[in-house]
Amino acid sequence: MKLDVCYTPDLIHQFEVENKTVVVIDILRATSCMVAGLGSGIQSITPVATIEECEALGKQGYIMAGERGGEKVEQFHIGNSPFDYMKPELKGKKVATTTTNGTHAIELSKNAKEVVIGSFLNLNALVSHMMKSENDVLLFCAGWKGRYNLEDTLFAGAVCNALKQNAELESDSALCAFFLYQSMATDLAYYINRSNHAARLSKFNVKEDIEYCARLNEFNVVPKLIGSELTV
Ligand SMILES: O=C(O)[C@H](CS(=O)(=O)O)OP(=O)(O)O
Repeated sequence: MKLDVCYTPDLIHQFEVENKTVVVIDILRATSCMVAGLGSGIQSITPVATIEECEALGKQGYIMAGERGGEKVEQFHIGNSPFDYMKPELKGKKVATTTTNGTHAIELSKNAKEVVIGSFLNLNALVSHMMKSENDVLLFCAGWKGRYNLEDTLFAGAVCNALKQNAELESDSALCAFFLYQSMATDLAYYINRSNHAARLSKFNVKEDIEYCARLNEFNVVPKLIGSELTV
C-alpha cells in the first residue's frame, strides 16, 4: 500500500484520488463529530456545502447540524460538538451537516474510489480497515480555510506511524507527518491544545470538545461515504 498526505483542500488538485481510498481528517471538529455520532447510533450523516442545503434536508426530517465561524447556526438543532452528536435522542436519526472545513474536504473527495472518515477517536478501526484493503491511501487534511493545520497533520502522522511496516510513505508530506507525530506522540492532547484552531475555538468555551477530540479509540467504527451519506 502507498500512503500519501494532502495538507489542505487548496492542494488537493495535485493528487489523483480516483483509484484511492481517501481518509478525510478534520480533528477539530467535523470528523471527530462524525465518528462520535455514528459510533453512538446516529443512522447516517449527510455532509452538505451550504446552510440552505441543510435546511432543505431539515424539511425532510433530518436533524440539522453544523457551524459558521465555529458557532452553531442559529436555526439548526445542533452545532459542531462531539457531545451534541452523542446525545441519546439522536440515535437512529438522519443528520445533515455543514461546516467550514470538514464538509468541504468531503465534497472535494467525491471522485475517490472510497471515502472514509478519520479521527483520533477511531484511529485503530481506521488502520485495521486500511490493512484489509488493497487500495492506496490519501490522508486528506481539511486544514483551516485552505491553510495547513497542526492537529490534522498530527493525525495523518499517527496513521503513517501505525502503518509503517505495511505501507510505503509515498512523499515528503507523508514523511513530514510521520516525523512530526513521532516527535509529539507522548502528549498529543498538549500539542492539539497548542494549535491555532484550538486557540480560535477557545473563545466559544469548548475546552471539553478539544480534549475529547484528542482521545484515542473511543469508537470501533469507520464511517464511509455511500452516495451522499456517511454510514457505518
Ligand atoms: O467548528 C469547527 O471546529 C470549525 C469551525 S472554524 O473553521 O474554526 O471556523 O469547522 P470544521 O469544519 O469542523 O473545521
